[in-house]
Amino acid sequence: MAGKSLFFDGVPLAKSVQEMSVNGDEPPPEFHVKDGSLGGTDSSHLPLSVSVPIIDLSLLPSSEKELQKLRFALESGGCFQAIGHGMSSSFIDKVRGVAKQFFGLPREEKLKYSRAANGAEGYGHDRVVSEKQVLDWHSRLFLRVFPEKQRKLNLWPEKPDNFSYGLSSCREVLHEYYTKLKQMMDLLFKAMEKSLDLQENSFLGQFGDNPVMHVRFNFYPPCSKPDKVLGLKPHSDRSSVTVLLQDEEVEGLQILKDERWVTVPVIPHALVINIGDQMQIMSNGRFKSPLHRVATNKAKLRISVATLYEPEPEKEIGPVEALIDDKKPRLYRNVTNYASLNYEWYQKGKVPLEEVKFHA
Ligand SMILES: O=C(O)CCC(=O)C(=O)O
Ligand SMILES: [Fe+2]
Repeated sequence: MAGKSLFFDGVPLAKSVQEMSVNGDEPPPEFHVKDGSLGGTDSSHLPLSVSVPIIDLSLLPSSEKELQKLRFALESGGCFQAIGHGMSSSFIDKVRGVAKQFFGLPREEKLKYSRAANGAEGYGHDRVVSEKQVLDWHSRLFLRVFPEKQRKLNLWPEKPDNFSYGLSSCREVLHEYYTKLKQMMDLLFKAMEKSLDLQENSFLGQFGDNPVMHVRFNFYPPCSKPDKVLGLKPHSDRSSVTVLLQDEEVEGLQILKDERWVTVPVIPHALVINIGDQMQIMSNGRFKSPLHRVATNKAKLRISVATLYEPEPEKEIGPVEALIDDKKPRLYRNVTNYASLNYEWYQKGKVPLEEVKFHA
């Protein structure tokens, strides 16, 4: 069975990754990583405090010490684990519960949310846009959360509508999660601006009236060839900032730091914050958008919830003037609609941030 014919417009026609996993099928060659980028995954000997800093958001933006930690984390690796984010552990578990129960639905039920009929949104695999594209051992439910009027609520899972640990519906949990995340983002942006001595709104002021937030519920079933196949290929996020709720047990996320793949350890109720490309552009390269990938696991499935926050697509973004001077010349040109450009460039094998480099 030819791998490419398994997918059409992002929808699995024959077998999904989930089914192949359940059947114990070997991943077809289209999933095999070819360029040796699987090498060097063992980072367990690195001290954790060096590899991924932990930052207490409840101390921001007032604590000078925490602000410095934040700046250092974003200038060095572009990634940290956020604690003190104001969400209770039981609420975080509910959000994970939404994802788990969705992926646990029968295939026919999940396909009611399929991406084929819903543009970019819904359930499925990433679109295959190039012959060379190595496929990821992964499927996802992709939803737009903000602007609120663009929500396609028909794609927000209704079933399961009750949880054994509470009466809130799936939609209610998600609504609460994203309201809280938006508040958290406002605080984080203030702190990022302050940490670089910038005026308030230097970054958020570029977002326009209708910033975009979307979520990817990621599902990585067990894979019989973890040495050959990745859950997600190395990429940097197109967002300004990504908030990631990792699986509470199963590691998999790896960040490239000093040319080594570093596993981001699981801290069950922390949120992983990743800088995305648009923040690297706006900060004129001060904050780093890290290359990251997801490893597969032979025995265990893994679920994560990634939320990407980015400016209104029509709004032009560019490096903040105050971060450009003789010593730090402008690195990037101004750009609109970076998010969709990023996807095309990436799938064609280009490095998106290189495409927006400024040439005097
Ligand atoms: O599953 C993860 O840990 C990472 C997900 C991710 O990188 C993404 O959705 O962009
Ligand atoms: Fe990512």
